[in-house]
Amino acid sequence: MEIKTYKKVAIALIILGLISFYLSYTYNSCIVASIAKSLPKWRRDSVVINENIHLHYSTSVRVVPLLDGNESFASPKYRFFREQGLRPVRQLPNALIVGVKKGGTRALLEFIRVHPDVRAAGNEIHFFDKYYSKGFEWYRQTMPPTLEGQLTIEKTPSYFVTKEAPRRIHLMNPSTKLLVVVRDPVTRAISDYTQAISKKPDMKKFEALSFINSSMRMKEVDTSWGPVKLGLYARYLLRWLKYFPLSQFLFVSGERLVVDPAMELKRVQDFLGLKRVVTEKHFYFNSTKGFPCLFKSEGRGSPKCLGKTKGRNHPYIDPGVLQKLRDFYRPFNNRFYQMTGINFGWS
Ligand SMILES: Nc1ncnc2c1ncn2[C@@H]1O[C@H](COP(=O)(O)OS(=O)(=O)O)[C@@H](OP(=O)(O)O)[C@H]1O
Repeated sequence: MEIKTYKKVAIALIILGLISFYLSYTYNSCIVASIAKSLPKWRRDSVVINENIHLHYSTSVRVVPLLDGNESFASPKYRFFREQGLRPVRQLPNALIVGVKKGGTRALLEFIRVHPDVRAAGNEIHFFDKYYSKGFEWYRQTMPPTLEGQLTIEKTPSYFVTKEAPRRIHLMNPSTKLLVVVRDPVTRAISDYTQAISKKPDMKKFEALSFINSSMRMKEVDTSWGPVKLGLYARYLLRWLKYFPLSQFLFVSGERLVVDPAMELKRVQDFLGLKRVVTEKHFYFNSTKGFPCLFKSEGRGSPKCLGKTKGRNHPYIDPGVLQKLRDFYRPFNNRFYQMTGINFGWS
């Protein structure tokens, strides 16, 4: 009988405890909401400077009740921010992966966005090459929402070879950090060709397209053919250096990104001023794919490799053609090593 009474008292106490917890929680939420109302309005002004460019600037964080349950803010720091009612807002990118096409740009983006202080636009936005006339406000809207302290990043590999891109990016923000993933120009050209032929199977052979008049005897490399031209990294970099100092670039080795992604990610995190969160623990080598994959990716707890279009089998290329291309690129590569101060070891 006595035990029953104790049980009843215990249940009554638990219920009382729950009610008082609920009441105090509701009361505190009201306080946060009223603080939010009394704070100055979040600045969302746009200024037009020229060429229909809308620059967005923001200076404070708006305190509002939490609206969405975006799980990608799940790190303790951002969970705390969310609990404080801080709402993420879209910002123009602080860092851009500007190239190079087929260098490993998707891998870099997927790897760095694992970092809780990084949020990335998933698709290539092509703002600085195709959609610049839409203005900066449009561009900002394509970005993911971020909380204070989080970096916004975008990747569009064609920026590296777009004439106007350096000037336009400089106009957006002269402090933009620029990441360039580079890869041996010969394998990069083959990778580019492999992608092209997968869309257009009746394309001529790589060996024929690499040389002027398709004649091997002329031994003259066709520098007007995209896959070859894009490998002249030194030429493109020259344009960028008119607008940005070398210190604002990080050149990531596409080869090392495959064999030692953690090492490259360490350099990337240091360059972006981030804590070294993405480490070897995040990667495993998937022997079926033949590439490193992530144990966990942004917003997903299961292992993730890049898609089928990344890490394709390349066609067989005549070794003589490969040698001629290597000889052709050597002086350009050496110039690129001098400019960047890095020897990428392409033969
Ligand atoms: N982890 C991992 N998984 C798969 N693929 C990887 C990885 N790291 C680098 N790479 C290399 O990335 C090459 C594609 O480069 P990009 O992503 O820059 O291509 S694109 O310009 O965006 O089309 C792609 O080129 P291909 O091998 O020719 O398909 C890969 O070699």
